[in-house]
Amino acid sequence: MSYQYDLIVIGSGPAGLNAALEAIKQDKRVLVIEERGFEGGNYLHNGTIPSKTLREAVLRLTGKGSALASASLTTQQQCQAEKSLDPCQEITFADLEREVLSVIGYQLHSLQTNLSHMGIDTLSGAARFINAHTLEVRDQKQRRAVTGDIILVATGSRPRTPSNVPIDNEVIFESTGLLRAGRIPKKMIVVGGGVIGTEYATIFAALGTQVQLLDRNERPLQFLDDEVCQLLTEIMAENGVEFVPGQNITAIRREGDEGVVQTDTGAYHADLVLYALGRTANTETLDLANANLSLNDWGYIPVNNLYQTATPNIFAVGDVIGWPSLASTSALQGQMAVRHAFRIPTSPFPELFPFGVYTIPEISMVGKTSQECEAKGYQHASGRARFGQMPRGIISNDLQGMVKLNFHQETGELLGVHIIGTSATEIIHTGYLAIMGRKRVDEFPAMVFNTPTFSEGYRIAALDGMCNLKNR
Ligand SMILES: Cc1cc2nc3c(=O)[nH]c(=O)nc-3n(C[C@H](O)[C@H](O)[C@H](O)COP(=O)(O)OP(=O)(O)OC[C@H]3O[C@@H](n4cnc5c(N)ncnc54)[C@H](O)[C@@H]3O)c2cc1C
Ligand SMILES: NC(=O)c1ccc[n+]([C@@H]2O[C@H](COP(=O)([O-])OP(=O)(O)OC[C@H]3O[C@@H](n4cnc5c(N)ncnc54)[C@H](O)[C@@H]3O)[C@@H](O)[C@H]2O)c1
Repeated sequence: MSYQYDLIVIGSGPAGLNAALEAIKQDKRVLVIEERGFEGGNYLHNGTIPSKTLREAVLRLTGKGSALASASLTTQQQCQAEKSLDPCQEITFADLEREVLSVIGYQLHSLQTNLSHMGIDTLSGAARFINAHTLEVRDQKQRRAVTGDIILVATGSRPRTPSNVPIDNEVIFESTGLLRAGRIPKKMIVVGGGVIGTEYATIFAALGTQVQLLDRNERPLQFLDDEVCQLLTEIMAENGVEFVPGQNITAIRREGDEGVVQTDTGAYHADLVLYALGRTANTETLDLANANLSLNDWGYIPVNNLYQTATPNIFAVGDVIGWPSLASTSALQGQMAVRHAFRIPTSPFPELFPFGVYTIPEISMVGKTSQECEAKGYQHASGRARFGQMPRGIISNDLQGMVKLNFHQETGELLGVHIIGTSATEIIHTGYLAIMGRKRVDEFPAMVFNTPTFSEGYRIAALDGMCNLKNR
């Protein structure tokens, strides 16, 4: 049977585009279908890139580039920190939006140029399965059928919006609508202390918004190391984010220009509510049953460790298959799925990978937290370096940050690295490589680190921890 394409990719986020790039490197005929009309996925238009650009713009325009700076500068000094701004002129949503749109525009242009240079065909419209090898693509004008040998589903996700939450993107928002809010609220309630909720809570607080962050749990970001989470919660409180634990949400409603979040302990009022309780996979319009596919109990497409679905020529990657739902992991999954599909030898997806949380201050982690080490019964110890102990921290005015190393108390093998503070998401990769290479904590002090850098935290934390090492 001959098909029009060797590979058809549905969805042009990081998962789909990396799959397409890998296939073109293997000399395959590739088509990418995107319903939005322009490529890049939620990653470029609603998620990773706009939220990180917004954060960067806020840090720059307010002068709150470090945790300490935010505590010590007056608002006028913060305005003056950005020389291009009149010190008396307030930062507006339009200032932030301009930066976001400019970064999106630049990246979109560069990826569209790449796609066409590399000979990847693109088709605009929503795809649905007719059968396992045929898709119908609909746009406003027409319906077309296309056939492919391998089909890769990379349709991503969207904010979870239950019908009893009156999201209007005027007062009560989800994370996509928030990017077009048009105003900086005076008071904001964020429902959900996951990654989206906590990142946006700290970003808006840096703009001067009074923020209450509600979660049913006792702490935000459950997966963080306890000490890092404690430090984050303290810094957030200093910066205008009140974390309200143990909140079971019973209703959300709009009353005039206010949003009201009702929990079983009280009612919270604000001029903007962000609802951030998870995401839903984009599968409804795919007609998966026509390709003999169904969803698992959580609404994701089930795949094996090759990213192959129950129908052998169909693969799925990225947010549509569920955890970990990151742009970083989705991109690698896309590349790997294509290699598996075309039977190119490939190593398995790494068991270990870093997480970056772009709160203010930022956080990154790889490997085991202290509480995981305890739960698993590991004999472990920790070493810490506070940014205030490091010349780089003092120069950059970030004294509060911390590098924490968890390691096996007898062998010294590094088990986890947890960093909070400036550049955490960058310097984590040293720790990632060290854990992958099964390095011991006592190897860091024998290395030369550039100075002054935040990476020196590895050396200082190792020296701190080594007194707890049993077989020194
Ligand atoms: C606010 C926010 C911040 C984030 N920050 C980070 C971060 O800092 N780091 C990180 O690693 N991850 C981050 N993420 C997660 C990251 O954005 C996602 O994991 C990533 O976008 C998933 O990529 P994907 O390719 O699976 O899907 P997506 O990027 O969601 O792209 C899927 C594409 O498929 C298209 N599509 C859907 N259905 C069809 C159809 N039937 N036919 C044709 N096209 C279709 C959609 O229009 C979309 O363009 C963030 C997410 C959010 C919401
Ligand atoms: N930096 C990053 O990598 C990044 C940034 C943003 C988003 N993302 C991705 O986006 C996805 C979605 O994130 P999210 O933050 O919306 O969802 P989430 O599922 O990560 O967090 C939801 C939070 O809401 C709380 N919660 C759930 N039900 C509740 C209830 N009834 N009442 C009160 N609290 C409740 C949970 O305890 C949790 O803390 C994640 O998978 C994440 O990987 C990643």
